[in-house]
Order: sequence, then C-alpha cells, then structure tokens
Amino acid sequence: MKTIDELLSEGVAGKRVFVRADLNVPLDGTTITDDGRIRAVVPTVKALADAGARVIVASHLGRPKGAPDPAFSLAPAAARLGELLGAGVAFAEDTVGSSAEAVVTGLADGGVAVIENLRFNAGETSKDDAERAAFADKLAGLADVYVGDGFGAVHRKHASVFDLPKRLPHYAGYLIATEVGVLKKLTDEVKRPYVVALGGAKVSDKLAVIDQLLGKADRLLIGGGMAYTFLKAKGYEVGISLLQEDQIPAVQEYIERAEKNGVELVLPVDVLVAPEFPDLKTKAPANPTTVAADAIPADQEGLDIGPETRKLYASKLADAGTVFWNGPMGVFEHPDYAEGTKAVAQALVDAPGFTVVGGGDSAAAVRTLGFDENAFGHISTGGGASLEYLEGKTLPGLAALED
Ligand SMILES: Nc1ncnc2c1ncn2[C@@H]1O[C@H](COP(=O)(O)OP(=O)(O)OP(=O)(O)O)[C@@H](O)[C@H]1O
Ligand SMILES: O=C(O)[C@H](O)COP(=O)(O)O
Repeated sequence: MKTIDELLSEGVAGKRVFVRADLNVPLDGTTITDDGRIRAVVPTVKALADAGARVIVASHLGRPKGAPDPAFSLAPAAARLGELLGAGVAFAEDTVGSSAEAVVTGLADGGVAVIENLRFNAGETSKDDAERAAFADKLAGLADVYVGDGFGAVHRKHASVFDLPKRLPHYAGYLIATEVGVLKKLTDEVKRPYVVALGGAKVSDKLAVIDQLLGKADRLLIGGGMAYTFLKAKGYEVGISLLQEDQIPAVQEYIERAEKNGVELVLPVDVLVAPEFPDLKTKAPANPTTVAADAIPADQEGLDIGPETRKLYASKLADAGTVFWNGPMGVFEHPDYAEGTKAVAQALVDAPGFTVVGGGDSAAAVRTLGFDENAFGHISTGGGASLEYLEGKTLPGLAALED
C-alpha cells in the first residue's frame, strides 16, 4: 500500500487530490454532536493542502436512499472541517454535478473543498458493478489522485471506496495507516484475557463477527440492541426490543459453540425497559423500569443494560489484558439509558490491559459522556470496519489501495 508520504515526496502541488474520508458524524439537526471523525482526517487534509494540492474531500453521511435529502447534507461537516483547518472550505451542493465541477475548477493550490454526500447518488452503494463503475467514472473526472482515508467505510464495496481508487493513482492517508497499525496488533498475539464487548444497533452487520471471535476471545460481553437476539435465542421473550429474527438459529449455534470452546459468552441479567423509544431531541424523562432479562414484558422495549449487568460486565473487564469494545450498551444519547455505556467505558478505563474502542457511535459515546480520549489505548473511527478487519475479512477499501 503506497502511503500519503510517498505521494507528498512525489509532489502534489497543483494536483487535484480526492480524499475519501468518513465524515459520518452524529447530528442533532444540523449540529454535530461529536466531531471525532472530522478531526481524524485533518492531518491528511492539512498535509495535502500545505503541499499545494487542491483537495477535494468526499464522504457519505447516514443512509440516504440514493437521492438528495437535506437531513443528510455534509454542509455542517464542511463548516466544521473549515474551523478545524483554520481556513475557508468550499462546499459543493452536489457530488458530481455542475456545483462540484465549478467548486473544483475554482480551487486554488492549497485550497480545500467538500462535495455533497456521496450517497445522494444511487451509484455509490449500488450492488450492480456497472452502475457503481459509471458513478466512479464521474468521480474520477474530478481528480488526478486518490487518497483513501475513510477508515470507517473501508468495509463497504462502494464506488468511492472500491471502484474509484482503481481509476486513479491511489495512496492511503494517515488515518488508515494508524488504524490498520493498531488493529493489526489485535489480530496477532494478544495479551489475555482478551475480552470483547459488543453492542449497538447495526445488529445484522455485526453478528457475523462473533463467529470468528469465538475462536479468539476469552470472553464476549453482549449488550445494546444486539443482546435481544441472544436473549430470544435462549428462549426468553424480548417484547418489542430490537430483534434480528433470521439470525436466531445462528446465534443459538454461537451459544453452543462458546460453551464447547470454553469462551465465556456473557449476556445481560437485567435490562431497562420502556413502552417506547425515548425522544432524543427533547430528552424528556423516559421513566424506564428495570426487569430481569427473562422477564421483559410483551409491550416493552429493552433500551439499556441494567444495574446488575453493569456490575457483572465491569467484573468481567477488571482483569482484561486486551479489550475490544464496539457498540454502545444502550441508547446512550438519552440520559436515562446512558448508565450501561458509562459503566463499560469506565471499566475499560480501569482495565489493566490494552483497550480499543471502535465505532463512530461508540467513540462519540465515550467523548460525549465525558471520558478522556487518552484514557483508552486507541479509539478507532471504524465500527463495522474495525470488526470486519478483526474478522480477518478482505476489506474492499483496503484491497483497492493495495492493488
Ligand atoms: N437496546 C437498544 N435498542 C436500540 N438501539 C440501541 C440499543 N442500544 C444501543 N442502541 C443504539 O445503537 C447506536 C449505535 O450503534 P452502532 O452499531 O451504529 O454503533 P457503532 O459501531 O459505534 O457505530 P458505527 O458502526 O456506525 O461506526 C446508538 O445510536 C444507540 O442509541
Ligand atoms: O458509521 C459507520 O460505521 C461508517 O460510517 C459506515 O457507515 P454505514 O454502516 O452506513 O456504511
């Protein structure tokens, strides 16, 4: 994989450099609630701009449906990037249309522009190779060089991640180099006990990683939205909690295999439930009830791990030699459901070993809940990406940079 340092030594002054970043930050309306992913790409953008490149920063944000949707605009992220760089950042109101062309043409040497959300175009995420290729061709028309630095999206076979680097001279940015360097350590020999905590909401994406972790980790702690598919697989009722029904047989097999392999698979013993998902805008009190994990009422939804589970998970992390944590333990964005995530974050801070937090929301959670980033061994910008890396999968966005 060629790195950005090689590009810089070859010289980039006057060249149009397309930086595929992951600016998929949490938003409250148009307010960015955690800018970690934007800060993470600043070293790459700054180095290129300082060297006189004309920098075009591109990213997805959220999961719009292949057409423009103002709720997913990258405009707030572009403004924040400008603040962090201490320089003006131009913003194109489309991705490959007349606005993008005009903005890129207008870039001076050392200038930076952000183009609108890549996923406003159906070709970005299309499963059809030709449709993706057609969009990648248009993106390629904007630039002379490609720098991949959106680590959080390297597990996606998307046009800007996989197809575009094949069309331009391509290099890995500083963030990708750092992320891969740290996560590689977790695929080699790790200090034991190796404890993995999994939660969050992208359950279908993340269940598969458990298959591989059963051969690696000593303990697996399951929380967040993922927990309910496990509880259901054990025969418990989970009410209206998040559930991946089609994965229940696979999860049953994981539970059996964990027992056979001597892996401790630890599930919540109690959870906080309520009849409805909390209002994350008003943060109005949600008044949850604590119930045993095998006693979730039919009309209620599990939204955080309970107090006994918090203690249990903290004890399972207390002697950890290595920890990888992805996915909040509950709907931490609401104060009534933040305690589980706080407890696990605190347990990582207290753990004696090397700790890695992975995922856009998980990283945002530790920062917005007031933890010091430096108290963790590494905070990865990738959630699904870091998990799939640990799974040993070939990640399209890394493979494309290696070619
Ligand atoms: N019990 C639950 N029910 C529903 N949603 C939940 C539950 N527990 C946690 N969540 C939600 O999970 C979301 C984060 O999940 P996600 O899988 O996206 O995490 P991540 O891996 O850190 O991020 P990413 O994969 O996007 O980088 C949070 O917004 C949180 O509110
Ligand atoms: O948040 C993430 O994990 C990355 O930005 C990728 O987003 P996606 O899961 O919507 O592809």
